[in-house]
Amino acid sequence: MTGEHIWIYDTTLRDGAQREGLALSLEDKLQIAHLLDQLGVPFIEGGWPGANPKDVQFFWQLQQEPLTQARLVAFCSTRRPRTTAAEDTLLQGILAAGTPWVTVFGKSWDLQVTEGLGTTLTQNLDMIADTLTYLRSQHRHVLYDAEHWFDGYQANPEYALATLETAHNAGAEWLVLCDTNGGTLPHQIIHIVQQVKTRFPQAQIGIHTHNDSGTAVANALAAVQSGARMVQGTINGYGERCGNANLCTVIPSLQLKLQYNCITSAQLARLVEVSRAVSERVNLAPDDHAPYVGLSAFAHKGGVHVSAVGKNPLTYEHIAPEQVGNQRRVVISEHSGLSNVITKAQELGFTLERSHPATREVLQRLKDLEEQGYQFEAAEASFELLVREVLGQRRPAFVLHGFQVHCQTQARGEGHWSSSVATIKVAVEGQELLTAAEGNGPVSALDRALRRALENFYPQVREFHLSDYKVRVLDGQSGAAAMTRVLVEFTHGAHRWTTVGVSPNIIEASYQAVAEGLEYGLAHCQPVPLSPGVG
Ligand SMILES: CC(=O)SCCNC(=O)CCNC(=O)[C@H](O)C(C)(C)COP(=O)(O)OP(=O)(O)OC[C@H]1O[C@@H](n2cnc3c(N)ncnc32)[C@H](O)[C@@H]1OP(=O)(O)O
Ligand SMILES: CC(=O)C(=O)O
Repeated sequence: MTGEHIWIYDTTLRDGAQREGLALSLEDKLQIAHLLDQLGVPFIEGGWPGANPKDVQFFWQLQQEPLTQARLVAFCSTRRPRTTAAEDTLLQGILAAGTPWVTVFGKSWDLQVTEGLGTTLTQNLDMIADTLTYLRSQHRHVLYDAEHWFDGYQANPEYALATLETAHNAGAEWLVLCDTNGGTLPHQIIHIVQQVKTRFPQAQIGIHTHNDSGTAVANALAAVQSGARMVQGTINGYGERCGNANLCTVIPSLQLKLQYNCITSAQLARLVEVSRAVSERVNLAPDDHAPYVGLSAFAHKGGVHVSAVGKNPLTYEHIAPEQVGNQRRVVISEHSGLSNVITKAQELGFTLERSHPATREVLQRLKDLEEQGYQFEAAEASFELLVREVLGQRRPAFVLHGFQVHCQTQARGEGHWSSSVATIKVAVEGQELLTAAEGNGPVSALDRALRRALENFYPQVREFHLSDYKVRVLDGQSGAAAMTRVLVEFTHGAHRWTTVGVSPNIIEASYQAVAEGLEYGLAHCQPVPLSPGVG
């Protein structure tokens, strides 16, 4: 039981933004800063003011609308070799940002000094001392990021320690050991952090790790257990190359496994919300399999797992999902047992008894259909229709009598033109209807023809949108004769559902999925109310 406080330092807005493929607007940066502030992160590194106009603007904006609890930090390097700190224009940009806290990164590795900076080992020590002394004289609190600390220490420990000593003596309040290239493993981290703690017993030590060896989080945790009291990282592990230590993993591990304090329990319960809000902001799909915060982090698919979790969640969950704001999910597939079927059916509003033959029939039909190529984990609306059918509760809104699709493609000059026409015969409420519609492809033509037949009876179909269409060829060996699986997603306002169709004929598979999608929508979505004066 430690109960000790670990200071979380977020660098999503600086090191996170150095990830390839991630670009933040000023508005994105401001929104993320406020999210982190609400999460209770005590240090937020906002960027390098002076390095680009957006970061200058960001710090200016936060002077107008300050954060509520977090310390906003400006980031920069030590001064350039052939100038003084007071004359260095980059440092003037830092002061203009107006933050009480500044993080300065400096070189620890002799190779970086001579080859990267192109200066002498002594000059680098002067740069560290001059920069920190100057910022302290300007009443700034300084954190010192010892760049390439672990590589530097292993190459030339005496020189690396001299750089840290210089920063410490010049007034750095935190000495942050950086595994800049991400090549260090946990046993090396433990050994070196312990050496630093012995050499600087009074200093506050931090850790900043990168994930190039896949051990950024493990390294951060190892450093804390060796005496570090600050962890630098990013939301969702975004960062240069393979990323930084993922704070969405570090924080719950420190707090729930190692009993350190980082943020309050109520703030921790917002972790999933913050992780997803940040991924939405940066326009990167969330990692569904991320520890703690991923959509699948508490998803149970194997029948043995679902059965046991129903008895006691500890059997297959390392924490209660609610502690980080996540939730348990049950997935339906060929790996299911009765427990999956009963639990999923219950979520959908059906009570299935374990001993009732209908329950086993649902399971058997699920397994048989999955064997043919259906995939129900991604198509819960089709699973619901299957349950209704077995229970004798399926009431299709229409009955198909047949359809035809004609596709035509013509070359026009240098251009290209293509069109599809579908005709469909269905019975709706006892009436046989024949409709036709044109679309830019066979599936959209079929979808339109079917809706045209239904809309006089069920006007709400006009509000259903076919929002996604995915095709997968299931048996690559058979070429054109292969089975095809089609998944379609419909939306109606905020309501979203997915259905599946399988056939050797892609049009037939598409029809099955579209028809089930419309049937499901009609069973769940109320008719659109008529506006006054219409009708
Ligand atoms: C480990 C890290 O992630 S550190 C942060 C890395 N982040 C970034 O680089 C993003 C922001 N950077 C930038 O916008 C630009 O690189 C700037 C504005 C800082 C500098 O731009 P420029 O003056 O055009 O230099 P350029 O980017 O080509 O090279 C970097 C310079 O910084 C110098 N430098 C690197 N580290 C340090 C340091 N700790 N102290 C002083 N100077 C340093 C390099 O020696 C190089 O100068 P040189 O060309 O005279 O050798
Ligand atoms: C400072 C920093 O980002 C690094 O050394 O990785």
